[in-house]
Amino acid sequence: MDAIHVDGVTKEFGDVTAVDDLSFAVERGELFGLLGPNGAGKSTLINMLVTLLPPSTGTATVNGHDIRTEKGAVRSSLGIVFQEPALDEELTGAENLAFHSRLYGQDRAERAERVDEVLELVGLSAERDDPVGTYSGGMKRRLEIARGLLHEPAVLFLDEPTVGLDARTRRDTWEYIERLNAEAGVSIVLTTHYIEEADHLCDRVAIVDDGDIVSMDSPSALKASLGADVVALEFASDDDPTALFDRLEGQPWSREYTASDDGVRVTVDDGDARIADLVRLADDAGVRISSVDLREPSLENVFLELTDRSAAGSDRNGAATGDRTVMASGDQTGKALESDDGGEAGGGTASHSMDSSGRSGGKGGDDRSSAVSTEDRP
Ligand SMILES: Nc1ncnc2c1ncn2[C@@H]1O[C@H](COP(=O)(O)OP(=O)(O)OP(=O)(O)O)[C@@H](O)[C@H]1O
Repeated sequence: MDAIHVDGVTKEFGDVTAVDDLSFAVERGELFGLLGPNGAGKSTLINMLVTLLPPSTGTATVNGHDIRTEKGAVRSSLGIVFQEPALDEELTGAENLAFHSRLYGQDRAERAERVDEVLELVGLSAERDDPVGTYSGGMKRRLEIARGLLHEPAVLFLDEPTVGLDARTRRDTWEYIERLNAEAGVSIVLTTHYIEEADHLCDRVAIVDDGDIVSMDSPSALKASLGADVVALEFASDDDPTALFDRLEGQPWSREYTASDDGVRVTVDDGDARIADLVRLADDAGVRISSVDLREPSLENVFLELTDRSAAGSDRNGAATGDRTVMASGDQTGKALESDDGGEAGGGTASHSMDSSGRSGGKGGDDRSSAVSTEDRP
């Protein structure tokens, strides 16, 4: 039996189709990621799976139970950690958990045992009797994850589990999530718009855009499917990449180009064959190159490629999608897809901010810019 089986689920809010006829399955024990920008439909999908929202059409099962007709059984099978924290800061960590354990109807002995177990799992045993108000952001997040595990759910939903955490704490939290998955055997579904998070943590990733899954596979298979390489050109000095971008615009083999901290990154069909061309174009553009590095594509490259292709013409809801702007962090008016470490994961192709002065783009006249932030959201 699959941990989750989604069958033709659609959710409409008036004219907006937030989730569009999705069908997929999450295997037992899998760590599964829904990766997509703000507004892609990730939270709506999760809210349906945890029975907080009814689907407009279609249905799904969680741990074999139907989200439409067996809500109670679905809820007992799952734990959920929402984006918004909901802890009592005046109570200790253990007291917060004991309170929720009572809500689940666990008796005193069971409660004491389970609270100890989950505190151990998330590494908070030593701080169990400290008031939550004294906890760091990462500790609070771990306590929330512990709370979601109290009733030993088969499936744990984590909605943006590391949003708002600094890069170090985010990585620590990843370790705990991996531990839960490996040691407690919990199937985990997480939503994220951090590329490295999906890449690092997930067995499989569904890339979600405009309510649809545009691709779903292991991170490595997604990257391989792109059939492309990324060439990182480091500039010898603080040269403006604009002239080089102008020359790349007309090249049929240049799929994507973005400014980085120290130069540019260009996604090309065949990296080995294009290095000489790139160096020549840089020379023509008056840019001096200090190093050239050939890398595998990152999930960011995959995302941009897939969502670009899916955006031809207009979207389902009638809005023009010619401008596929991926916005900087914190800008809720557009799409945010964020990278937290400037390129360590996924072949190191994550880039820093690009805008009209540090352009990025792709072929085909699509005025697409990508601002990938190293900042945490507030
Ligand atoms: N209750 C609602 N009423 C109307 N529209 C909604 C409602 N909830 C979500 N939407 C719309 O559905 C679409 C998907 O939103 P959703 O919150 O599921 O996206 P998301 O991928 O989770 O984004 P985020 O990362 O910002 O949480 C958006 O266009 C959103 O405005």
